[in-house]
Amino acid sequence: MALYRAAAAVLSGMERGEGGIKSLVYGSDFPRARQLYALVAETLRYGPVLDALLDGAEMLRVEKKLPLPLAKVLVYDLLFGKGLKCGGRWKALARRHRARLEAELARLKVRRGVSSNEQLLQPESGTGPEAPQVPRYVRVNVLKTRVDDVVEFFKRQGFAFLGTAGSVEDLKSLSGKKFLLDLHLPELLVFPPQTDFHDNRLYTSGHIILQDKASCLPAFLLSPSAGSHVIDACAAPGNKTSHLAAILQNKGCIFAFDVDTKRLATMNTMLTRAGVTSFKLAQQDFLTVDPHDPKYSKVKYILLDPSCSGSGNTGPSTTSSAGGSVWLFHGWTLGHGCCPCRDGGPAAAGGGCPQCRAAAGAVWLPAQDPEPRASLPGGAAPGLLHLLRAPGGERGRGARGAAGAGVGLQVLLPGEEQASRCLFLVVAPCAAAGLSAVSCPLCRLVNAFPSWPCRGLAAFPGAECCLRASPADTLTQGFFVAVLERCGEEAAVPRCRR
Ligand SMILES: C[S@@+](CC[C@H](N)C(=O)[O-])C[C@H]1O[C@@H](n2cnc3c(N)ncnc32)[C@H](O)[C@@H]1O
Repeated sequence: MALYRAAAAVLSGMERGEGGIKSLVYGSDFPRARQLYALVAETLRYGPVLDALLDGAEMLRVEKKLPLPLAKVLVYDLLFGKGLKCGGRWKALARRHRARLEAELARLKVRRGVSSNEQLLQPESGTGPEAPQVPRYVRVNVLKTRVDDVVEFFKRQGFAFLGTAGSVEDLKSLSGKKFLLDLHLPELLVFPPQTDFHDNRLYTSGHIILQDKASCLPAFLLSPSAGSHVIDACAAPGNKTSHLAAILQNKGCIFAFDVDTKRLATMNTMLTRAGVTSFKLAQQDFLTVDPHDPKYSKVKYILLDPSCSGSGNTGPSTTSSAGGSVWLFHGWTLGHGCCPCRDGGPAAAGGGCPQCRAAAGAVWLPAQDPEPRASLPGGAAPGLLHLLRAPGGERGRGARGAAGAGVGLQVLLPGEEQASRCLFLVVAPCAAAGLSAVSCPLCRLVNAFPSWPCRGLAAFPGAECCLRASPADTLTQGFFVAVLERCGEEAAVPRCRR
């Protein structure tokens, strides 16, 4: 206890500029100066990592009386040090947050693409001054205009059109008043970074949408056929909804949900401006939507873009914004749809599933979380499972690039750690028996867009089927997309395989 207090006092003193680590440690009256020095030095070394973990786990929001320097010392020792050998009530307090902190640590590693704690201390690649600037991407809203017309418009405004880009290098070298057609997405124009179109007539009239290339990938990959019914589970402010509507040619229906009133109001304005008519907007927690409601019976496509799933993101700011979503699964039980052997029925909800013998809630680590959150930023796994139960299992178009794909629901699940979690969750009752994620009885990962150069990190089996986007590799904002396909009923036969 005295050790942690003394270390926190040294950190505070350093922050106030009262001295360096040595003078403050040896000037303190703590008897074991070397032990104190080592703890402070290590806490400092892990400083940015500790900030990210504390942010993500929201520890200080919950523990209002816990000063930041003390929190850092405790979390350092808990996760990277000796494991809180002393500490009295602070030790008990820190241990209450252990599960969240460990989950944040795992997420941080996935986001950074590293496997060890030490690697977390290396500077992130692609975030230094050498990181390339992301161009200004402009999606042509084909509900209102055509690519050719927009190209002509910009030419009249003094821009030189250089044709279709041949490589990412072409995008990198854009400068001045030049623009290109993107090499991957047919309705995406690319301008030099910092080109500002917010006051441009085409933007204010909804003819163009200012949307990063990575954010255009989900709707493009989902590619619902005109007339389809689609769910956009976390939809506001609606960029992907409007993209979906454009792909659907405003035919069919998009059921769009979001919990945030303000964002929904923005979305309504945006969709009206973009000429989107084929949507039904609901302010509703998506997890409360009844997948068996007949109005969703024709849904074949689902786009799930939960908050803060920035695992593809590389910028330091995303570290904190990505926090929290892991914990929203509190209280999720096998009875609520994640048992592969039963349809979420009461038997599974009660004492466990008789078929695969999975105990209700057994796979769900965050169920130990003492403080479930009221909102659901990034509740991807429950959302996904919820959707997999939806009745619309007809054969549809396959995801782009998927050889032989074309069965039933397709789900886009940004967030690598969530994909991992979700797949884990789906197969978890059988995971101990060695079932791989891809052979899960409810869904399979589609090898999406095989020509996309940047693939998922090996955080779970089949991750290479997923797409990753980043400023350094693809000249886009960070993003992660997993395409999951519901297996045919024949594949969903209740069983646990070894
Ligand atoms: C990353 S944003 C979505 C961006 C949007 N897809 C787009 O392209 O413009 C995540 C959204 O999920 C919403 N959200 C979080 N939990 C939700 C839930 N349980 N049900 C519905 N919406 C939710 C948040 O309010 C937020 O607007």
